[in-house]
Amino acid sequence: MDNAQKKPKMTLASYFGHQEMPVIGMGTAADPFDEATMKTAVLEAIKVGYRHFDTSPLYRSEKAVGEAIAEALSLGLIGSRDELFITSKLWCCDAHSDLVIPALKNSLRVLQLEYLDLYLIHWPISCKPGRLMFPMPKDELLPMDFNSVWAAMEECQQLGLTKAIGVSNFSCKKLEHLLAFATIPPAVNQVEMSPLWQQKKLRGFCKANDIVVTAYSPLGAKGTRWGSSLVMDNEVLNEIAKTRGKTVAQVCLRWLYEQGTSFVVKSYRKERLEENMNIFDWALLKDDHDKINQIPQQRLQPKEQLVSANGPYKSLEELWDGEI
Ligand SMILES: NC(=O)C1=CN([C@@H]2O[C@H](COP(=O)(O)OP(=O)(O)OC[C@H]3O[C@@H](n4cnc5c(N)ncnc54)[C@H](OP(=O)(O)O)[C@@H]3O)[C@@H](O)[C@H]2O)C=CC1
Ligand SMILES: O=C[C@H](O)[C@@H](O)[C@@H](O)[C@H](O)C(=O)O
Repeated sequence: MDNAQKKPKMTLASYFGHQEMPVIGMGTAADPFDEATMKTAVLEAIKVGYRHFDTSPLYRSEKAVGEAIAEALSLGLIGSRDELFITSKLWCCDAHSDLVIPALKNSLRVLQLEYLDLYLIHWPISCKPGRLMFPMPKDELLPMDFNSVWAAMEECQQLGLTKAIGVSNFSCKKLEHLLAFATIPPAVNQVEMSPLWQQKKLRGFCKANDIVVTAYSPLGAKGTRWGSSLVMDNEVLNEIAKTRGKTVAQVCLRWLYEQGTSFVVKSYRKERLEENMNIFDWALLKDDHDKINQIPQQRLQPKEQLVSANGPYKSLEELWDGEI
C-alpha cells in the first residue's frame, strides 16, 4: 500500500459512486498567488501523498491544479484521475440558477477534467453577475435564491459534472432551510475551523444530518490577507506542541482529525506539506483536549465585506445567524 492509500478517508452520504474523501486536502488559496509556484506545490503534494485538492475560480488556482494533475498523470505519479478528490466552488457572481452549470463547465475546462468530486456554493450570498472578485462592491451584493441555485447544483450532480455537491460558510439555520427542500442533501459544509473557532454547535448539527464538515484555514491562515497569527502564536497550542514533540500546525491538524472533521490546509513548501501530513500515527492526550477546549473562541474571518446596510445581510449576526 503506498503512502496516499494509507491516509484516512471519509464517506460522503450523497456522493455518486464509491470514492471516499481523503481527510487531508491541500488548499490552494494563496496570498500572494503565483501560478508556477502553485503548480509545483500541487505536484510536490501529489508526490508526498496528497490526493484531495481544494480550489475555486476565485483563487485563480484551477489552471495550476489542472496542469499539475495532467503532469502527475503523464509522469505516472498517479494511475488515473479517479485516484484524486477534486473540489471547486461556485463564486457569488455565478450563484444564479442559469449560471451554475456554465460556471461548473468553465471550472472543468480550466482544470482539464471531465468531472469534479465535489462542487460547493462558496458563500450563502449572490452578487451581480460578471465579475469574479473579492471583496465585491457592496451595492452589488444580492440575496441568494437558495431554491433555484440548489436545484441547479443538483442538476450538476445528475448530469455527472460532479460526484457530490455541498456548501461553504453555511450556518445551522441556513443548512436547515436548505435541507427542507433539497432533493439531494449537501454532502459537505466547508467552514472556518481551528482550535480558536471550534464550531461545536455547527458540528453537532452536521453530524445529526450526515453532513461532513471540512475545516478551512485550520492554521488561521497566518501570513495571508484574510488570516492572522492568532492560531500559530497561541500559547496553549505552543505548549502542547512542545510537550508532544510536534509542531503547532500538527497539533491543530491532529486535533481536527480527532474531532471527526476533514480539513484543507495550504502550503507552498514541500517540507510543510509533509509535516502537515504526518499526523496520523500519534494522538493527543485527554489533557491536551481539555486544554484546547478551554481556549477562548473567536471567529477569525467574520467577513464584514459581505455585510451592507442595503444588502441581504445587514449585520454579521445576520450573515452567521447568531453563530459569531
Ligand atoms: N470556503 C472558504 O470560504 C474558504 C476556503 N479556504 C480553503 O482552505 C484552504 C486552507 O486555508 P488557508 O486560508 O489557506 O489557511 P491555512 O490555515 O491553511 O494557512 C495557510 C498559511 O499557513 C502557512 N503554513 C502551512 N503549513 C504550515 C506549517 N506546517 N507551519 C507553519 N506555517 C504553515 C502557509 O504558508 P506557506 O505556504 O509559506 O507554507 C500559509 O501562509 C485554502 O487554501 C482554501 O483552499 C480558505 C478560506 C476560506
Ligand atoms: O481574498 C479573500 C479570501 O480569499 C476570501 O475571499 C476567502 O475567505 C474566500 O472565501 C476563500 O475561500 O478563500
